[in-house]
Amino acid sequence: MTNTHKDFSQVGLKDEEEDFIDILEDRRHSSDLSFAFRTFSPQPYKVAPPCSTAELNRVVLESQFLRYVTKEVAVEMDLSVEEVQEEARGILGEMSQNLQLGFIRLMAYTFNKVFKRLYSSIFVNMEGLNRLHQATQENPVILMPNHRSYIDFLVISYIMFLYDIPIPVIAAGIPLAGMKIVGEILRRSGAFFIRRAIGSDKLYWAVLSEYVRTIVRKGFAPLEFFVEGFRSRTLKSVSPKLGMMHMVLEPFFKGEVFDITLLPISISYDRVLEESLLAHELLGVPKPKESTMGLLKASRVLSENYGCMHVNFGRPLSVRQLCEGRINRCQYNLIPRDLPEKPTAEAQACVSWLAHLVVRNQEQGSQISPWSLMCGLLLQVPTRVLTEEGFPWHQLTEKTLWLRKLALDFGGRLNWPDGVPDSDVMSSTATLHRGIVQCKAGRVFLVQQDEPARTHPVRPEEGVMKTAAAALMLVSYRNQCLHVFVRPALLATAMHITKSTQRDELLAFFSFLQDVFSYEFIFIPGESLQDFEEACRLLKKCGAIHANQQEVAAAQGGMEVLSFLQELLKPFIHSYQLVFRYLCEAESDILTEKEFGLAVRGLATKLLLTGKKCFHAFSLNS
Ligand SMILES: CCCCCCCCCCCCCCCC(=O)SCCNC(=O)CCNC(=O)[C@H](O)C(C)(C)COP(=O)(O)OP(=O)(O)OC[C@H]1O[C@@H](n2cnc3c(N)ncnc32)[C@H](O)[C@@H]1OP(=O)(O)O
Ligand SMILES: O=C(CO)COP(=O)(O)O
Repeated sequence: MTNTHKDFSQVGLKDEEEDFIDILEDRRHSSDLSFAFRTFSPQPYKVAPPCSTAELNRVVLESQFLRYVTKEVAVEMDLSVEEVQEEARGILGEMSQNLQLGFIRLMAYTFNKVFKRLYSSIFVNMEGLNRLHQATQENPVILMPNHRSYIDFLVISYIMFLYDIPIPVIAAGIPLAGMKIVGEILRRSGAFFIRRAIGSDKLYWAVLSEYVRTIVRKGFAPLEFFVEGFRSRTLKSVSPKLGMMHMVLEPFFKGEVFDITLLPISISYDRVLEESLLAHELLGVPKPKESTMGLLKASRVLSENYGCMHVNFGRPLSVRQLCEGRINRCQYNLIPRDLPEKPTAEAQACVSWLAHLVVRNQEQGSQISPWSLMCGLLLQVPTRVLTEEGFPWHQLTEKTLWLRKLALDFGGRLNWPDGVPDSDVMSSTATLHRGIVQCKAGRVFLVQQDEPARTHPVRPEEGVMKTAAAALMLVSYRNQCLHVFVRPALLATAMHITKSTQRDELLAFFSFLQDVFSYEFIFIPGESLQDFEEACRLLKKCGAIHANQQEVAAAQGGMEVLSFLQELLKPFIHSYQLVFRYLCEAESDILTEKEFGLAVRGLATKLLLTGKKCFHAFSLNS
């Protein structure tokens, strides 16, 4: 764990393709019970002994930091110190995990059965696991997966159990704690529960941050959290949340631990379990409340096939190496470590940079399915053709193979099975997604979706909404491959709009587009020039442009690539224009984020009903 870190931070993340193995293969030939009762003997973290739940909670409550904040809150709220301490104890009781191996075994038994039913394969990169194995013994490890499905945290703990790696404790949204029986099972399987919007609750922030820091300092188990903060409804990466990231890094900033290892994990699904629910949420159907009853009702998903899943454990990132030259840790020596303090601008920038770097690593480690490429192409076909006439299958095949080559040229990791004829890959992909597209007489049609659970009488606009749901699923699956194309697409758009061939002018416009779309796509702060250079390199590599130190120009024969890329970005530009138009015309100058989201969705629905196909506007991150 030395040189690899340095290289990784500098070159921005690329590593060699690694081999994946299907971990379900052996599980299918052995009993669920023997799996659940297998010997579990992870190598412990070499610096510190294991730590019980009671001990962890005691250390948090007795910390100098919490004592100090408790006194402050008591004065501010005109309460006694004992009363505030009691409240802090209550918060910790609501929050704390109670990991027990017996419950992990119970979950192992259950999910061994569930996974074998849902998935044909779960592919894992063993080299990544070996690196993680090593890392857990050396430094506190933070597992940072992307978040697309409830399956994410289940599969990671399952893999840890299977390969004798310490089971992580996981930050979970508080609604999961409220599920009868299940909430407690999750707590005993390692979940610690955090409130969603903490706002200005000083005592809550203090308990949570001390709890997280103590887990990191003690390092007895990996800490897992979803830096995106929720399941991405659009299947596109979400801008990282910084609260927990900051808490996790603080012990390093303050010199309380020598180093911390961040481990990006990319989980890619052929078919996402919640695909239809997520599309309907984008259209404004409220998310069903997390409940045990809801979970039991959802068990019908077990009868369907969700294809394969890839879990790619990325390269461990050494915070110590990455922060070199970015943060002056001496400043932390000037104030007592146990006193609360506002993070400096330098620390905030460093936290944000690291969080973006991790999400970018997650993107680069994700596997792109043939379906994602097909969706990218189908979305460039007018919706009317897809719903009424159908799009010729042979043309879709031809174009998908063309796009596969482009994605590979751009460095994407493709999950395209070897040794299977391309036509078979395409048709089995379409079969897996027959809830979204159907092939009839050599043409592909968009299927019209039913709402997952109808709770109201049939509305006149339902037909339009059904098509929109299917189209939104195409959009979401297309989004899974966007990170591969987005930089070249920004450059293609800059070339098209500015009509310039001057490198400086193109760079300026490229940077402007990056600013506009900074919540839509993941760009590492301060790396605009590197992104531009990368876009030039990739477009040059595939023969779409000529570029030298002064000029960038379209190459003869480059138009097919350039116009595909422009078309890819167009729906985002149109959707943003729609939003800007709304803002210009809005009666109120001040809108909350929620009001704004509702208003834009309302406007997009109105446009949909008048026949304008603006379903992309439902699928914005921001
Ligand atoms: C074998 C098989 C086994 C199977 C075994 C199964 C295992 C089964 C386990 C289940 C496990 C489930 C797992 C579910 C998965 C999720 O539930 S994902 C959702 C939960 N996780 C997360 O959200 C993590 C990421 N989120 C964050 O980091 C967020 O920042 C937080 C910490 C939640 C806070 O969110 P927030 O309140 O929205 O706050 P945020 O926007 O970050 O900041 C708000 C303000 O507070 C300020 N602030 C930040 N930090 C502080 C601070 N320390 N003090 C004071 N103010 C602060 C900020 O500066 C900001 O100020 P402004 O800039 O607005 O002025
Ligand atoms: O993240 C969650 C648990 O996985 C729950 O929150 P969301 O439903 O907003 O994703």
